[in-house]
Amino acid sequence: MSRPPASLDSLRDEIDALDDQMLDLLMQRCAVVDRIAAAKQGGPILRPGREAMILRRLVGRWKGSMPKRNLVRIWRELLSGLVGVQGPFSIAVWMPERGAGYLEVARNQYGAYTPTSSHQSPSQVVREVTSGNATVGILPLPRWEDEAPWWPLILSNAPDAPHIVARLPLTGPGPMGIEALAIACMTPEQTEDDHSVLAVETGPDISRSAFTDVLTTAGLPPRAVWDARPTADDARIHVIEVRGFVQPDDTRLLALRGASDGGGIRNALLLGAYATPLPADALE
Ligand SMILES: C=C(O[C@@H]1C=C(C(=O)O)C=C[C@H]1O)C(=O)O
Repeated sequence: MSRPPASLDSLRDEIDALDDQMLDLLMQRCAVVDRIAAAKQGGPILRPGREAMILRRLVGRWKGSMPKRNLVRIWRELLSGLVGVQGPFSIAVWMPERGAGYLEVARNQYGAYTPTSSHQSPSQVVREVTSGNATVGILPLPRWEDEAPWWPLILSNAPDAPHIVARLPLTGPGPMGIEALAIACMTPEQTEDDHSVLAVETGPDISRSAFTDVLTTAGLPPRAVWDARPTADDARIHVIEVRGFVQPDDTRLLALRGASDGGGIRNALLLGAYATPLPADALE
């Protein structure tokens, strides 16, 4: 085999020097996270909103030849590793059958080495998170046809109850088209571009247009209705997605609860919020 030309050797020397510099910077970054962890004083080790904002900023800055998706993968591994050094961090993933794709989505977001358990039923995933066995649960988006929806298990006003905190993948639906929601026992965090998920309880017979009208009047026009189910006491709970960030005690939620629309709305709860995944053109 002929030796590579000298110029190639010198370019590789350059790469080695850059790798050393990048490694030094990574070590500096780790040391800052150690200081953040100490300053948190028991606050949440995982900050999904902050992580999404970091990634949006970096993707916006990136001009290298490597695709932006690869940049996101590198940073997801870094961020997840640095959540893990701050305290126990594990994920519970819905895996109805092998190869369903949710495990890959979970690992892409939360790292290859984060302890992971897989569960056949979504309710098991919710239980893992509620009990504190897992920090994050990975679940399918609610669908009308679900036989046993998981979202009724997270209907709660308590700030430390499980909430939806992320929609995955951050880079939009992957090759298998899989999308997932991440839940964690924390209040969702606002970023500069979010969607929120609400559970709205109505009487049993509200029309679709009356429902949309009352939500729109309250300042929460539904972007999608993911599911709706009758409850035991002759009511119906609708799961709706709205654009923007809704606080748990948001005045619009309070307005909805107090809406006098002829008995339509009975209650409204925040199921969570997520940073809007990056649009395809942001990744080009
Ligand atoms: C360092 C923090 O903890 C975690 C790690 C982050 C990071 O490595 O930048 C960002 C958000 C958190 O999920 C933080 O809260 O800022």
